[in-house]
Amino acid sequence: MAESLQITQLGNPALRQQAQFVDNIQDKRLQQLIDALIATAVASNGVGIAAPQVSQSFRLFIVASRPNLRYPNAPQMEPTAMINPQIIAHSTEIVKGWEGCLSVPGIRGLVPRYQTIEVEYTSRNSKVHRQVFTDFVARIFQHEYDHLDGIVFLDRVE
Ligand SMILES: O=C(O)C[C@@H](Cc1ccccc1)[C@H](O)SCc1ccccc1
Ligand SMILES: [Zn+2]
Repeated sequence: MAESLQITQLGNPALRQQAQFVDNIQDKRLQQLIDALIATAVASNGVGIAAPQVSQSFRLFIVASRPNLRYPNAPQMEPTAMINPQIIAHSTEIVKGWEGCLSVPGIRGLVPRYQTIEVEYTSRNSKVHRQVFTDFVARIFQHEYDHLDGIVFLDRVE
């Protein structure tokens, strides 16, 4: 298991960067970053983590949904690296839900998110995926996707 990395906290400008498109997924250093991100999410008990949260300005995040106190029927997922992700379509329906952030410890907020999203991303084996996510997994995706544009959940709390 790769070692986990230090998480960038709110206030560090690295968290507010516009992350860059990944153009060589098979690059050894990128694959090592993916392993380190997974290790960091697992070590932090997270359900997701984005590269800017370890000060790496790449359009890459991990989604690792699992049942938890606030979302007991969340699906149990293998931690999945999503590279150059895009939101292709979304529901008109918007749902408010509790969120936290590994970069904003100790604060929870009620955040509006699309209930359903259609996404496209490339996985670590360079395969392009197009999927529909709903509920908690859709929430995690939108939370992590925001990190790629320097947005944190507090910016969306109403
Ligand atoms: O900072 C992060 O990106 C990890 C976030 C992911 C998250 C996304 C959507 C809703 C809640 C959290 C969390 O801090 S991971 C910790 C956690 C786990 C389960 C439920 C809430 C928070
Ligand atoms: Zn976060």
